[in-house]
Amino acid sequence: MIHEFSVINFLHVGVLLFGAVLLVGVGHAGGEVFTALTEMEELLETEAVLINNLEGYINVQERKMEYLKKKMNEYQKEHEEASADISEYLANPINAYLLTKRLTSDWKQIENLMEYDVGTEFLDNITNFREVLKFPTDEDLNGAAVALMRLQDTYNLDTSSVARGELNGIQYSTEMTSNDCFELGRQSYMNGDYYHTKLWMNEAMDRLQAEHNRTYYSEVSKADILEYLAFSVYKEGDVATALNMTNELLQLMPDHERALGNKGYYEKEVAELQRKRKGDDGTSPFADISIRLKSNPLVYDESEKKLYEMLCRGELKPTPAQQRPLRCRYISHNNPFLKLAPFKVEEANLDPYIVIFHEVIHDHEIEYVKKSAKPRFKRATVQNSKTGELETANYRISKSAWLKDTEHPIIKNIVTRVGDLTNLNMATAEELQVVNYGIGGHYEPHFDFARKEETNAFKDLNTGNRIATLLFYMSDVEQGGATVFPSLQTAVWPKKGTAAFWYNLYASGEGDYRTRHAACPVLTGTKWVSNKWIHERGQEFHRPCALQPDHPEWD
Ligand SMILES: O=C(O)CCC(=O)C(=O)O
Ligand SMILES: [Fe+2]
Repeated sequence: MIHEFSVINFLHVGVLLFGAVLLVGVGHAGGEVFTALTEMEELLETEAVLINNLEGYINVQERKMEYLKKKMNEYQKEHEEASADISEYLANPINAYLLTKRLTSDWKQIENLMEYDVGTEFLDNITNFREVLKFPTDEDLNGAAVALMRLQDTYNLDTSSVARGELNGIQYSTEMTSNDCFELGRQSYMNGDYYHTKLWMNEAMDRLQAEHNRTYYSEVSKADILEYLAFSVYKEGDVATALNMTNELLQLMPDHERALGNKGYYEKEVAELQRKRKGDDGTSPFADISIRLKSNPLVYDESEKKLYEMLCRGELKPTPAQQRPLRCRYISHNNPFLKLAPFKVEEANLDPYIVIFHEVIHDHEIEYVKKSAKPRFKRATVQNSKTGELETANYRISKSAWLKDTEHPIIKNIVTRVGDLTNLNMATAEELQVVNYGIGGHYEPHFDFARKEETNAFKDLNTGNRIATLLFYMSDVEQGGATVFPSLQTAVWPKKGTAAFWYNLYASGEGDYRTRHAACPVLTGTKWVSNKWIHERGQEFHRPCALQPDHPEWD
């Protein structure tokens, strides 16, 4: 079967090879829906309305068809009767009249009905829905695809398992069709990510084969897939394979214009390479990995990324020697009230000091915090290290909102508890930040404190640097979503009701670079946390310098 490209496909692939400039700037920062799971819930509501509307459209179309069918049967029956004995039939003046009537006013009506588009109001509805319902944008589609690729990399998921709806051995959803895989490949291509383009286009090809064997209708053709595969292997420097794939495409569609053009182009390149090879050491200038790195620059160092991903997968467990000195105990900070109901604390790391408090935020408080944050959610931002301005970034994907202590006694109580837990002064702390991560939502390794060069950070607050972080976990996470500290090789797994706490600064006020940490992508489920960032000012009597690093203030 020769498959025609859809308009979008056509326009897109038309610029694939030579139109790289046009593709630059297809970013995903603008997309908002995919950044948190709460937003996705609204999309299901949108879908329900659309299905209902389509059902209505089909019903009226069917009623129109049924009416026309009924009329046709009536005419047919009458016509057969007439044909049996034409002269006798027409001898009857009533029949003569009825035949005339049928062919004039009746047929006019039929014609009108055939012409009349009964579905228009349903089509109009869709236009109106666009104004009132939440729809994802193209950036959202791209963001969701990027999130899936991130999960695939972080959690070492193999392509065909994901396509089967399986995540880490657990069957979650229905299978993906060849077209679903093709679309993922296409999104990766648009991002200049040829590595994932190849993975997903190959999967699309396998699925297409299987679908054909099952005589399943496929919306994508082998030629479409081959074209993308050829482009991506070319972009990765393998022009010979690109040429083979283009030849295969041309066997299917000998008149394929772009393929014919590209074939000539690839052939020239292959010849050029062969010529060069004869003269020099024979290495292909395209085989250079730097091509891929350039097209997909890494935000941070490869080795940290490796550690980070291993921690996210739970592959790096603390050694017995690391674990031995860590204690679980009750603390009261010599506070007479807390003596009666001390907090349960578990040490996660001694230097720098990281602890986990158990059962420190109640379910009803969590419910309140979530409910008040939801309507205020905005895409979470990061501080530009040069300008100090807040901006969105792909290395932090979540939704967040800020809650003031004064807005409700529940918030006030939570903040007072943070003061009790940490023995630090809350007067200069930032408002409570509530964060929701959707599937693939994450925050790549970062520091919570401002580094020396970030001179503009926290300037307006005038409360000094972020001395410490308290992070409440307000949900369990089905799979993924750990908070990890790559340089400490430590991971904290979210557990509803617990909180992690660490000092970001040495007692001297210097930033402790070992506290660099990250929120691993959520693989399945959703993740809710809230941050209380505690500042230096006001802690002079709470964290005397001499007490570091043994933390006697915690006994
Ligand atoms: O969500 C997490 O686990 C960590 C969040 C975090 O590091 C931050 O918001 O600064
Ligand atoms: Fe952080």
